[in-house]
Amino acid sequence: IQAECDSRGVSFPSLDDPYTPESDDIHRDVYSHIIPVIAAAHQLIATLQYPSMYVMTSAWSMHSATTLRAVVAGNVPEILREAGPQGLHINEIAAKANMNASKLSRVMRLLANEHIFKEIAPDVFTHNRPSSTLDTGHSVEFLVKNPQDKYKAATGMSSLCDMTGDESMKGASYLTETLLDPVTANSDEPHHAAFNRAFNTDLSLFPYYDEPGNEFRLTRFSNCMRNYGFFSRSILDALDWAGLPEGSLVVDVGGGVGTTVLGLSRIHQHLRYVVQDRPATVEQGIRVWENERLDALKAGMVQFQGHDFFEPQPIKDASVFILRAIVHDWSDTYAIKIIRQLREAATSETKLVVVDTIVRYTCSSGKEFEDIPGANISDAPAPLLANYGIGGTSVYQIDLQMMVLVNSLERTLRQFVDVLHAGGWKLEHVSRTEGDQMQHLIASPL
Ligand SMILES: C[S@@+](CC[C@H](N)C(=O)[O-])C[C@H]1O[C@@H](n2cnc3c(N)ncnc32)[C@H](O)[C@@H]1O
Repeated sequence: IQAECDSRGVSFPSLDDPYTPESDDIHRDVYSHIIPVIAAAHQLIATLQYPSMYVMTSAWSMHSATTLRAVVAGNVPEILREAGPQGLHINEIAAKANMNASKLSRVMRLLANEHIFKEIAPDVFTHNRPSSTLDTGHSVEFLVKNPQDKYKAATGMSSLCDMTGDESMKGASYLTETLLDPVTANSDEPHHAAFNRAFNTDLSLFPYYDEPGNEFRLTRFSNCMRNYGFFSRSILDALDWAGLPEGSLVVDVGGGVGTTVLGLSRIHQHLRYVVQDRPATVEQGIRVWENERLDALKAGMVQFQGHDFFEPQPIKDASVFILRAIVHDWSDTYAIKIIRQLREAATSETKLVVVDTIVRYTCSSGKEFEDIPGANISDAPAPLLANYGIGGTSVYQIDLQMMVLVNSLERTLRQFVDVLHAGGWKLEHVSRTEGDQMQHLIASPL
């Protein structure tokens, strides 16, 4: 890592350096060297720690999720940004956050012990690199005056932490009951998730967001998907976008507020784009684009369209359909319905780009798909876990998020091949970027 940094004339950011998107560049460049170190460090901790204490640490890890939500709700990341590098005493942080100082100090200390925030003197806290990713970019004054607007244009990981501490965390506490209940145990219905038990609703997550009173949750979710998008810049390498003829149509199905198209359309301006989603999300998307890329909307380069992806696809001449973080929201029965609708609207030349995480076994998975370019990746050297453990990605956590929230799953490559085949598509190649949470599966009509 050091040699790579030296050859580029940059330093690897320390834990004390504040986060900026540009400071991730060196991370991306050397990620292949980082992965085995993280894997080894974690495996060493598992080896060296008392086994009971190691398990206990996992059992109590929910306190990380709940404390993250608490500091985000108290606008602590913004309070500390405004305080500057000398930090702020907990009494002052608590007064601005409208919380009890003694309790907030314990919340902060748990996080500081996990290297999120830093206690630079007793009870004086400041930002470090991980904690600065929680900053929404708003002033404290704005957040206090407009709490409902917090996530309309927020940067960073705050919406993800807020949502995780709410829908995911509350739902996750009912996972065991949901796995054991004979009604939900073998169900593939989206409303038979642990989330439904926790929130006492028969509506699955997306219709639940449309209920009156849930506007804040919907905006928070949309912002969460928006900011999660930065993991997926590698879509640019997934396909020869530049080689598509002028005016070719790219349809982002279930495209949310248009995160993927924002990135693609900046670079590939010779294409036309349609972002389809549920009407409530389309409304939010148009607001985001009116702020950021009004020119693209006005020029007709990008359009939003309300569309239920279980209904017949109205666009019959798409060059590319994108499904980003969609297939993983649905059990096989429903995922096949979605991609079958796209198959029926596809021409023989249409490509389907599925963007999702691919689950690896934690042991070696052999060479099952040698005929599919990009499908196989090499195992970690022994004695590391074959998949590089948590050095790879947090795919197993995302998988459980799906189980808890919508009774769905992240898939192994075999499961993707089967679902695509049942929906009328053949997996042609897999485009991966090391360290990226999401990979790209490119398919053609069968
Ligand atoms: C996990 S988000 C992914 C959003 C977007 N593709 C992205 O990567 O940012 C799932 C999206 O599916 C949309 N969705 C859920 N049910 C839908 C349906 N029946 N028809 C169209 N979109 C739907 C949601 O509104 C949400 O925007």
